[in-house]
Amino acid sequence: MKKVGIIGVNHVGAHVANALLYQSLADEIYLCDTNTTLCAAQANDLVDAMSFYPRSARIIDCADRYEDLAGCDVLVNAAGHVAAAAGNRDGELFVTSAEAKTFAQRIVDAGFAGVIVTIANPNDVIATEIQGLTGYDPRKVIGSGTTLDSARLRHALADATGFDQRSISAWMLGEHGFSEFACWSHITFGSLTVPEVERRTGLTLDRSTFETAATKGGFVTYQGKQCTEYSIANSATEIIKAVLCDAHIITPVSTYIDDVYGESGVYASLPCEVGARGVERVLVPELADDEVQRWHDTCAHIRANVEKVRCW
Ligand SMILES: NC(=O)c1ccc[n+]([C@@H]2O[C@H](COP(=O)([O-])OP(=O)(O)OC[C@H]3O[C@@H](n4cnc5c(N)ncnc54)[C@H](O)[C@@H]3O)[C@@H](O)[C@H]2O)c1
Repeated sequence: MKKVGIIGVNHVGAHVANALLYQSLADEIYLCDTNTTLCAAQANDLVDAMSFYPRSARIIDCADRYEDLAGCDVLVNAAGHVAAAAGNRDGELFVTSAEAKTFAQRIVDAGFAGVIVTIANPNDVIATEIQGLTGYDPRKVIGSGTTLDSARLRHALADATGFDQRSISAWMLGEHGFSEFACWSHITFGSLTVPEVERRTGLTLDRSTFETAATKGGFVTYQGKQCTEYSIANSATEIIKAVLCDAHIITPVSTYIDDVYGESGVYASLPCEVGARGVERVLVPELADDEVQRWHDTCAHIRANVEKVRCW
């Protein structure tokens, strides 16, 4: 019996529920939102759709009762106010950090013992905050981090080269935000390196062009529909699936940083092995010198934001 709870069920949270149902990943999905009318409506809409998913699941409308989420295997945090992040994810800092405070202690007191996948922005700050407020094992609090940004990087590289996104291994690291960077030294197309692909295709792949596409791609979507939903819901579902199925996939997620190139004490994205216990291992790549500098810069940006809201 797999149980997933979702806090915040507007664009992102509801699409996570839909993705979970399409992939038959959960037997019970608990929806929770301070907008209790919305929460009831989303629950009703999902139950109306139940005949069309591969198999049935129970949808439980928890309204604003976080305690009802205590028995879940995975809790997803999609509580936010996305309009505040319209031009910069840091714009949501004081909103989402306050929202996390409304539920963190309540889920601890209710006895929640599963894994948290937090999506709300600024992602690394909120992941750091939730781990700090709950005191949970850092491996059990995962930020969706640069999972989606890495998919955006692959999208841009696929467009340029014609290779399928799934044949490209290319990751954004650090902050889910403007200070993130492409781990250019480790990109492969199948088993081919960037210089090999450039020689074979005659293309010159300009790193900054692709970094910009990965970092700002979400705002392209946002401008047209005032949210992103399919891409984040599917990338978060990949992380949730890895936990529920103990899949041990390697993907970049925001995780607690403990002496990585001298940085500690905040969440940031690195390649991680994700399984039933959350982040099973952090797999630190051997970064090029310029990437190490970018790593320090991105951690400094996240740390500065954490200090603005720290109360744990
Ligand atoms: N990490 C990523 O890659 C990524 C991508 C897209 C969106 N996001 C973030 O995900 C969050 C949700 O996005 P959205 O478009 O659905 O936002 P939204 O503003 O449309 O909806 C947020 C929902 O959260 C609810 N909520 C607010 N405070 C709550 C609380 N304390 N408890 C329960 N529910 C609460 C609101 O009532 C609302 O229904 C935002 O922070 C957004 O920036 C992250």
